[in-house]
Amino acid sequence: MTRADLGKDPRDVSAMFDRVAARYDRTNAVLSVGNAALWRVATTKAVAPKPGERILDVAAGTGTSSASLAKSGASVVAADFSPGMIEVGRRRQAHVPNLVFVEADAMALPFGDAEFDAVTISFGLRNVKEPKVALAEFLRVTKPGGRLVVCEFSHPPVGVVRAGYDFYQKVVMPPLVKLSSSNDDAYEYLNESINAWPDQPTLAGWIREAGWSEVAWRNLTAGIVALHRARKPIAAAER
Ligand SMILES: C[S@@+](CC[C@H](N)C(=O)[O-])C[C@H]1O[C@@H](n2cnc3c(N)ncnc32)[C@H](O)[C@@H]1O
Repeated sequence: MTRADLGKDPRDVSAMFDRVAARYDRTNAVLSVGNAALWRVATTKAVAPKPGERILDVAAGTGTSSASLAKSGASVVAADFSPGMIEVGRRRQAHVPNLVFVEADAMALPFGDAEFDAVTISFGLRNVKEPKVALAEFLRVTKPGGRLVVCEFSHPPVGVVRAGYDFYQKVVMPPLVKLSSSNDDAYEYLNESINAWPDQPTLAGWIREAGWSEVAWRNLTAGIVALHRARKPIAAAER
């Protein structure tokens, strides 16, 4: 999938993740230069799962984030529409209690209204064809007063960091991809989709428009990644 195909047809996106599933976690660790683990810790802290809560991790992939949420004693549903990612996740996280994988599309979740105490999505929203539809769907399945945490690549606000990151994407990353992944195209799509993704305030606006309140964000690794948080209003009418 390249620049011309950034229409993000769900079948293409799902098939692309099926292809990279086996090497996904390793490639992630290499390409993020170890930062992926730190971003997951920050995301888990922001979700703040408690024993007895039900947490939905959307676009959960191989369930690495879901597993860290489940360690709190919360009951976690890892939802993803790529059968390949789910298969690897079920195998890799088989030892984790309180964690189930469900094949589901973020834009049409197979859950009832107000089922979850918190909904989270890491590095998934950018890949969804209609992110605003997904954000409204997350609101529907969250209990009033419940939490949303979105961890996603973003745009470093400081020029010198932006320039360094641009250099990394154009010069450093391609040989790393060749070393760690069998699928160059998927990682070309990664850069294209990151560059086309809205900045922090714009994403905050989308989250607000979907009906969430108390929207805030903080940058991780100088804004290469941003962590957006929000809450479902107690008296929110579903949109
Ligand atoms: C970059 S991976 C992130 C996986 C995981 N959250 C993580 O942090 O490692 C993106 C995931 O989003 C999933 N995805 C993309 N669009 C989706 C959609 N509309 N519904 C469900 N999953 C989706 C892909 O299948 C893939 O597993």
